[in-house]
Amino acid sequence: MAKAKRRSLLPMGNWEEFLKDAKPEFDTLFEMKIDKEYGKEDFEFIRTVGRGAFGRVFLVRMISTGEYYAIKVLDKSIIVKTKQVKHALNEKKILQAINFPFCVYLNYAFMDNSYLYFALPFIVGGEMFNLLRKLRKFDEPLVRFYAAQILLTFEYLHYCNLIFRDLKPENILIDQTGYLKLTDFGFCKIIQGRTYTLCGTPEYLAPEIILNKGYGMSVDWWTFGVLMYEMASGMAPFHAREPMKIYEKVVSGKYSMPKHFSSDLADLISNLLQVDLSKRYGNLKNGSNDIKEHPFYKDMNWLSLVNYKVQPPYVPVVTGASDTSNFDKYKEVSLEISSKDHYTKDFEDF
Ligand SMILES: Nc1ncnc2c1ncn2[C@@H]1O[C@H](COP(=O)(O)OP(=O)(O)OP(=O)(O)O)[C@@H](O)[C@H]1O
Repeated sequence: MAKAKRRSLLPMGNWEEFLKDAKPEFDTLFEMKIDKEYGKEDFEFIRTVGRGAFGRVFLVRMISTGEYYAIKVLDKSIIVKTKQVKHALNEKKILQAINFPFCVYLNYAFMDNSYLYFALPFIVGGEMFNLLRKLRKFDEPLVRFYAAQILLTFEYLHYCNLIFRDLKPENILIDQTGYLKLTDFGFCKIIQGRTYTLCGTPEYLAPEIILNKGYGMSVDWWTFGVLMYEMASGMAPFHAREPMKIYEKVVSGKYSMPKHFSSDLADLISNLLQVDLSKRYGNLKNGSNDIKEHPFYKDMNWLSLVNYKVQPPYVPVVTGASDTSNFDKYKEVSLEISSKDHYTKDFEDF
């Protein structure tokens, strides 16, 4: 895929106009012509920085330019066997189309007989998950700063009719400045109306997904509440060893609010973790404004935030653009490429 030119998003003075401007024309973007194809041989694979259900993510260097990227490699045979072809194609289309300060995007995509490859900007500060593990929990200014970026990102995605469906600290990366980038759009979907697929991560599943009722954007606001709770306490509000036990707790809506949460934080979370959709913040007639205008956010300047003008409370230690010290270590494997493509039909729209 050709490297798409990206308009500069800064500076911006009006949020509504910004949203309108940043909304992709999905139909035309999906037809974007490829004027130069890249392949695996154009990159030097340096090391694994992440692993997921369908493949791994590598730090790579583009040989011609010396630029670093993260390449997500998905195994076609696993995607087909687990019936995730649609999700993989969606992921590519959405990553290619979105354009938001707090999201990763697609630089290049290509495939060979065995794998799909997504080249993304390499986000050097690592996963929020690792930072949370290290600090055990975040203090409230950090919770406020991180959650605010996720809120704006969801506002943008929902404005584009996209539902994210897989929020969790593992899918949130921290860049060298301390700002966030949401990654893993594997479950992200364009929706009009309701959808039914059971997907996400057990601790973060909204009750309406578990109850198989058909759901919409409301599920993202539920996960937003779960994330705020987990950032502030170090634990998800609904946890158990067995997923079934987690689901029972989620649909009951019962969890305990840690005593150290400020009353503003506790109040906001309790309005997000509402099983009753007619009470859940984000899902009411004022949409995300109920969150933005909540006392927990009384001092937040939302436009400054999206313009990177708010000082991050935490800045990762990074030695350079290819520093992998903020990532876990993984056993390396070599990518075996089959001499025959058994899945030509499945991925003809890639
Ligand atoms: N752009 C990036 N820069 C740096 N690291 C990244 C990037 N994208 C992903 N990673 C790392 O790779 C990990 C796995 O990526 P991702 O979640 O997209 O894969 P996945 O196969 O969809 O995973 P899962 O099975 O958990 O859904 C991330 O948690 C992160 O640590």
